[in-house]
Amino acid sequence: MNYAVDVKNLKKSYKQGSLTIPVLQNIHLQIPAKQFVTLMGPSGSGKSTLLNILSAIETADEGSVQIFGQEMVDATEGKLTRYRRDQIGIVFQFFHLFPYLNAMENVSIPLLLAGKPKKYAEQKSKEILDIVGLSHRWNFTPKEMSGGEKQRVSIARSIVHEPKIIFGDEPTGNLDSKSSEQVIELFQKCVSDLGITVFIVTHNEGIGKTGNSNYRMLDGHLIKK
Ligand SMILES: Nc1ncnc2c1ncn2[C@@H]1O[C@H](COP(=O)(O)OP(=O)(O)OP(=O)(O)O)[C@@H](O)[C@H]1O
Repeated sequence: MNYAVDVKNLKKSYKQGSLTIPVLQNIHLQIPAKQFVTLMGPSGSGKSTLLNILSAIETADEGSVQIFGQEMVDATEGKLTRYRRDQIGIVFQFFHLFPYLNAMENVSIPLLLAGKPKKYAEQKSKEILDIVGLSHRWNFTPKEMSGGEKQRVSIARSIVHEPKIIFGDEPTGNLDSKSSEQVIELFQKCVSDLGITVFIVTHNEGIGKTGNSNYRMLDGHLIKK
């Protein structure tokens, strides 16, 4: 089977002075394409570290990390840059939108960074804002939007360049229950309508039970629930 994510024997530790602190211990993870998968676990158990390695923000110490068949461990910086730019979308807890840009301009950014013409980027951004249910807010800046709307703009920004996979680090952590529900529904739509694989870290027990499969991290060990 070709997996979206295929991780084998992944190990990661951090050095603190003379101490080596193991954070990820022999992780195995296989996520089929076009699935919605959740990861829970106590604070400090290693969830963000795993997500950061999958999104090529951090590097593994040992093991194999294949995303859609491409090996990330020991990949060249050029390959990792193309991977981050073209293949993945990332959604954070605190949105990370540019405060002085409106929704359409925020969503356009990945396309402009990839060298697409401004007119194309703006038209495509408006199409994606329509998909996330915010076409009527295209010219609103972040301070004029609710938390849920801001997160839907950041999801629009994460999918505008048509990535194969979205990684979310507590994407509902800063939202009320109704907005959280809308965000999860939107991720499910990304999977069913757009064929994107979605992998999110959550502290919400209810969300941690949704999707195709659910994992738990405990002291750097990954367990399938
Ligand atoms: N850059 C770093 N240098 C040193 N230690 C780090 C670094 N990043 C993370 N750690 C440590 O690795 C461990 C796991 O951190 P990580 O952020 O992955 O946990 P988490 O499960 O995502 O926690 P939370 O739910 O609080 O976000 C923690 O003990 C943390 O202090």
